[in-house]
Amino acid sequence: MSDTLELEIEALGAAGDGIARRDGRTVFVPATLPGERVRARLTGRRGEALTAEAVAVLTPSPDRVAPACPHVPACGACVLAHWADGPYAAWKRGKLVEALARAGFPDAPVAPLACTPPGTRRRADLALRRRPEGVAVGYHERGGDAVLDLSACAVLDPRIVALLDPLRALLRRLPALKRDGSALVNLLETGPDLLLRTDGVLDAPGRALLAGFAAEQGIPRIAWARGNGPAETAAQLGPVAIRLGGVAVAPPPGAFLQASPAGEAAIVAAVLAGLPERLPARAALADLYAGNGTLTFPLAARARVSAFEGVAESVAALSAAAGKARARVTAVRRDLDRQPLAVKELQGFAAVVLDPPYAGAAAQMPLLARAGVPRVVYVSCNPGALARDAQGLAGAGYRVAAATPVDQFLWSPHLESVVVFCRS
Ligand SMILES: C[S@@+](CC[C@H](N)C(=O)[O-])C[C@H]1O[C@@H](n2cnc3c(N)ncnc32)[C@H](O)[C@@H]1O
Repeated sequence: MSDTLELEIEALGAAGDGIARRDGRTVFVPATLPGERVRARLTGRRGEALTAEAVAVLTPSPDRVAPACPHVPACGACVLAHWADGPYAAWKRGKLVEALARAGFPDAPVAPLACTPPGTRRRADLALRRRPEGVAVGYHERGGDAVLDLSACAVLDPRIVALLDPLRALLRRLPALKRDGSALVNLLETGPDLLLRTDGVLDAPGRALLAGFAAEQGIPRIAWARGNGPAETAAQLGPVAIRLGGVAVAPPPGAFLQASPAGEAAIVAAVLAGLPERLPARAALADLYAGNGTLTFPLAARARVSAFEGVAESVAALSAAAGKARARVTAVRRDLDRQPLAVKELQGFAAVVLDPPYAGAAAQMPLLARAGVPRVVYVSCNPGALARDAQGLAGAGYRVAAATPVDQFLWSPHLESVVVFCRS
């Protein structure tokens, strides 16, 4: 066939695509595995590299498995669901090994991957797209902008999957969704908490529709926002709450939550294990990028905690929960990109825990390295940012005492990790 070529997949790239070579150029081939020989059709370019689509797998890898979801490989969320558990886990762990080596810690002790079971994701940021025949609710298609209308999902908690059809029916009748929007579902202990973002205005009949939907589906709160604007509560039928470290928190609409309970438990356990065994009675800990208190409250069981977070609503939720529970927490609103904690402010903490967003903590890290805090516990959802941010710690004489990769985003190429840096 003139428009196809045979390629040998040598490895997987950072985004989970197979990598082949052709005339000295890299070719990315999605949905393939190392060792496979495939017939492929060139589809375009990615920078200097080419992209191709496998039209036939001529020699399948012995590690190829049947994916647990009918939407693989079209769905952009699960790009590695066709890979057996063992090599998949080794590849993900390897990302952390490689990131730490790049940062200057080639011999870091990296633990095996902490796994999260399918069907337990409690946070879903779903894309919405109105079409002539109805509204598509799901994830973006792999490598494209089209919204894949999900009928099933092996990763999401079944209680979120059960909401998809009712949500579709609701949105069909909601003029506030003109073409594009999103539905962020946080599964709290009080039920699903829904934040709808739409490209049109929510009018009074729309609000009534949302209130009816909340009552019908047992949803205590539905919030709405126009585009990326601020969220407002559109229907509230009861309280919202989730326990974080045993403390009940009422998170704001669309609040950040760790993606699954098992992922959260693995992160919290690794963070707590990273603290000094004995902390003096007056010891203080800092929790940077504290969100709504996922790490703050477990840390507060060990020592006083100063929690810093940029989103005012989260600081308020954290503060209120700490006050009610009489937890040893002071919550402070602070933009740590614009105003990172200064060397002087960092001194006196027995350990600093930080859990920055995907971009990392570029402004804060040099100050942390200079302050000489005895322990830095870095929770990362981006090995690239971690590699950059940790470089300064290597230069300042820190060593890696423990590193735990966590499979928070099952079958995606993304990796969460917790790394404990100590001054030796
Ligand atoms: C990955 S989340 C971690 C939240 C929390 N530690 C947890 O485990 O749930 C990152 C947090 O950083 C906050 N954040 C993002 N940019 C920030 C900034 N420039 N300054 C302070 N906080 C920021 C976000 O609002 C979010 O709560």
